[in-house]
Amino acid sequence: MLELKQLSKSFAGRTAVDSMSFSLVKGEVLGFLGQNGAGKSTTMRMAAGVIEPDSGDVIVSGHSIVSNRREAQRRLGFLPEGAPLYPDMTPLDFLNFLCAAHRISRKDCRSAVERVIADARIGDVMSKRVSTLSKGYRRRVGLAGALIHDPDVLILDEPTDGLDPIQKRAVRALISRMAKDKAIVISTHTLEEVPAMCSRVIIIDQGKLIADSSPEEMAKRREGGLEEAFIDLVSKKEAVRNEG
Ligand SMILES: Nc1ncnc2c1ncn2[C@@H]1O[C@H](COP(=O)(O)OP(=O)(O)OP(=O)(O)O)[C@@H](O)[C@H]1O
Repeated sequence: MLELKQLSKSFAGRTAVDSMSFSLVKGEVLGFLGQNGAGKSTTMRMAAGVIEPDSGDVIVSGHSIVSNRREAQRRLGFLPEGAPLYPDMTPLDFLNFLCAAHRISRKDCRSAVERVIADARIGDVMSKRVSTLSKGYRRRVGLAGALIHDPDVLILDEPTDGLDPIQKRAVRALISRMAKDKAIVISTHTLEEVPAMCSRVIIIDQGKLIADSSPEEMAKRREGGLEEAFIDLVSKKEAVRNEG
């Protein structure tokens, strides 16, 4: 459903993502992990067609994000970091706007909006202006927007960031419910939530993939579980860099 093929990106001559390749099949939920600045958001933004790669490609349900972006994006939902939204719109305006952008008919739009209101639990803020919403609610409206066209592939950049514990749990449950029909990529710094949500973990460092396994296998690498395994892998890379 999702294939990243040797994706690379530099900013002002500095490599952010370095020949990143992996693929996901339907039913997989990938925890995409890395330190601050490792290249997670840049990879996700390229995969979602928001920024162009310097080289490489992304295939979404058979469509190239580089040469056929429109078709690829029809099958992909993206929640960017911070979920930028239009501040003067209400969540209802925003979701209706996205329906029009995805060319969803009026009748189907109504049921799609009802579905995502329930999924993202935003029924009580539908007529408030986005600029007046709390961070957690804005995030949930962003998530509703990513789901509106029921895409095959979901790319969620820190979906639980800013949510209270009850909403975090609700989003994790939603992701688990959706998992069987989709391929889902989630970045997070909250490693405790990875085993509950993800069937696979990729760790990246300086734009390069350094580990790819199940959360259980990853956790077995070190006493102390996933967090210790993550710190161990990333610090070893740092030590090698410092020696060089
Ligand atoms: N628009 C940009 N212009 C210049 N440099 C950028 C831009 N976007 C990202 N970078 C750089 O690319 C590198 C990777 O950044 P990226 O945001 O992808 O990391 P990240 O893993 O998502 O980090 P975080 O966990 O802090 O969100 C960093 O060095 C960052 O400064």
